[in-house]
Amino acid sequence: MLGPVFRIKSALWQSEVVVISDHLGVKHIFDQAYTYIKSPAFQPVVVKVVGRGLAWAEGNEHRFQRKLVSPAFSISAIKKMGPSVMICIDRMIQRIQNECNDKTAVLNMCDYVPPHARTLDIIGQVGFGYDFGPESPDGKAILGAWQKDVQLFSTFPAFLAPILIGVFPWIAKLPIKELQEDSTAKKVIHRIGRKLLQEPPNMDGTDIFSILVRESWENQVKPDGVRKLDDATLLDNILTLFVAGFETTSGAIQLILLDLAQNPDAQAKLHAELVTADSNDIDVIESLPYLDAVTREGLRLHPTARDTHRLAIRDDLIPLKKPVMLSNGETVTSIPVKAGDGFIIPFLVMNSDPQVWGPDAHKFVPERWNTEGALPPGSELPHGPYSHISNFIDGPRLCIGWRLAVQEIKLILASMVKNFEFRDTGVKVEKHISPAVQPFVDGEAAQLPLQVIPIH
Ligand code: HEM
Repeated sequence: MLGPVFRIKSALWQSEVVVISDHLGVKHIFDQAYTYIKSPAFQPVVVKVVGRGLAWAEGNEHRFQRKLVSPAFSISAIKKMGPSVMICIDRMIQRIQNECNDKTAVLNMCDYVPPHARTLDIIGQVGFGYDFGPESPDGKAILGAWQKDVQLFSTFPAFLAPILIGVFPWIAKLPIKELQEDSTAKKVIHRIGRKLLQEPPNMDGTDIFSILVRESWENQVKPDGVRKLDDATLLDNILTLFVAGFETTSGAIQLILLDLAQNPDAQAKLHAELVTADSNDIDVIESLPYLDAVTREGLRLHPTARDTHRLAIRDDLIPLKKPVMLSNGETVTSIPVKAGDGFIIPFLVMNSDPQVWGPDAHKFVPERWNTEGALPPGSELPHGPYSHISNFIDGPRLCIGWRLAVQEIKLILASMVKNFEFRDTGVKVEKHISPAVQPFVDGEAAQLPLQVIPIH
């Protein structure tokens, strides 16, 4: 056990980095988002994959974009997206029912769990206010493009690339086709987005695209006014939301379904809660206590963005919750930082450190969230917008889509567990990154075979 702050040597000849999971220290890093930035070495690659949207921007450019994009993720905006999400979920339930044909079937649930399923229903509705439809050429183009890009992420060169770019930042600028070409998903989303931008704006649209178009106008109402976000930045943000929200959310739902299949008592308890609730009322579903506990516990065990990295651009002092002993034997309660120091923040460690969460830290125990005294005091736990879960980070760069993610996870799990029983098939399912953490079987990504039993 190395403790919550330690230094490691990076691969090849890179300088050492500090791995930090001390909650107070991590909060300080995230709160000082413009002192601890993402590594500039990766910026050229980020631009190729998601463009110059929120995930790329730093400093004042980030403040500016964040202010314009935030209205699409306010509590009321997410609430208004709920009914479209529910329509898509009903279609998903129907598809699973058709597949089962009233009988028990073993299905690869990755083919059904949105948003990363065979259809782009939720992405289309919530992202663009657009029904791609199962056979639409645009929907197929986005999905095909994304699957092609995802395959690239899981290759050995993709694993090596960040290490090499970290050592030799100029590699990202070499005239190599793969490094210089925009990702396929970027090309396709820009093409579809430009087509939508030609159409008259939807002044009542509750989808992210319509809200961003409205926000991008001066005074928000003048279709012919000066744009605050130019078309390219607006489309880069749509692409960023697609890439950042797509695999992370579906990976979390898939892995929580596996937890439920492997913990039949928890699944039965959730089912019992769901059958007595009004399943047409989104607010009722979202506030169900056991569903909330299952969601928190699943997210705790499966941070699908596994970690993040930061680079200090000025000297600083990071306060620590727990003192650490330096190699010279000195005990300190804060660590001095020099400009150029690098940090890794491992969410899984923060969410499952047995010294914080107790001896059952690695087990799926939803009860810990709603049993009096089962959780350690809040001051001992990670910080974040979905309390005590580190997955969405904190501070000015916290995940802008966290409410949408939690809403989707709850609504999808609720419909699934109400309509079907899920059983483990005994097949060994592993968790790997590609590009978010997701289920693998025998080295193949997006595999979650579960026995599905329709409930009448
Ligand atoms: C379970 C699901 C999700 C997880 C675990 C997750 C996790 C994260 C994390 C860790 C970050 C910070 C990355 C960093 O700065 O190093 C982040 C940022 C971001 N996320 Fe999410 N995310 C999820 C869902 C979503 C959804 C649904 C959307 C939008 C539709 C979204 C959009 C974004 C954006 C735009 C950023 C960049 C924010 C900024 O830098 O200001 N995420 N997310």
